[in-house]
Amino acid sequence: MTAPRKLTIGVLAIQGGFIEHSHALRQCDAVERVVEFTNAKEMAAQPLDGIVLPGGESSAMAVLLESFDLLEPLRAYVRAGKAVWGTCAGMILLSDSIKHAKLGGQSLVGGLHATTVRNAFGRQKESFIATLDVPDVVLADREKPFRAVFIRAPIIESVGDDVRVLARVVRPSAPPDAEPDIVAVRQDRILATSFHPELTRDIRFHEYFCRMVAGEV
Ligand SMILES: NC(=O)CC[C@H](N)C(=O)O
Repeated sequence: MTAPRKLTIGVLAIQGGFIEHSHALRQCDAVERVVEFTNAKEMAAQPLDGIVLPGGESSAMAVLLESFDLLEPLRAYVRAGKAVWGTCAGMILLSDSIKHAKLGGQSLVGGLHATTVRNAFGRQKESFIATLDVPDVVLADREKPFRAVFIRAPIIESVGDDVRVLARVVRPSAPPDAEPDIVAVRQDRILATSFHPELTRDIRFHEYFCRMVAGEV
């Protein structure tokens, strides 16, 4: 049996939590190399098996993506069906439509058939940690709870028929009869999470992304 090919994963490194993503990816057995890129030339310097768009501030990232000529290359990458994972601000960037955009609007990469609501849980101080039920994702150490960090996080309000919901959460302050909100989805080769798996010492979501990139899930 031949060993599975090792992956080269790109991480958008213009703003936000890219260092933490790179660190988590480097711990994944399937990853050969992590390439942090800040412009189109760096992004194109070697073939990237998958790309991570980190959390941060989506409106700031949108401005920087335009000034660093990255918006079109990223749109083309997603359109080509290559693997991409957006966390928090990255999930906002990947969405086809958003609510509560910055005044005057903000550019999106798009591709994910979803409407995403920015800052849906309130302000920074309403950030929280919750245990998620993600049986499709967490294949190792199944009995270990998956703890997710939500920082001024978005939620997905509605999804297209081709989008699979991977996780929902009930916000801590929600009334007892509240419907859980969608916080992780998968659409073909697009993965989006409104929380931050790079901030906990648990790489199981990163391992899932690697399996998605490798075409195993
Ligand atoms: N932690 C995050 O990525 C927060 C996202 C931020 N509220 C935004 O709109 O971009």
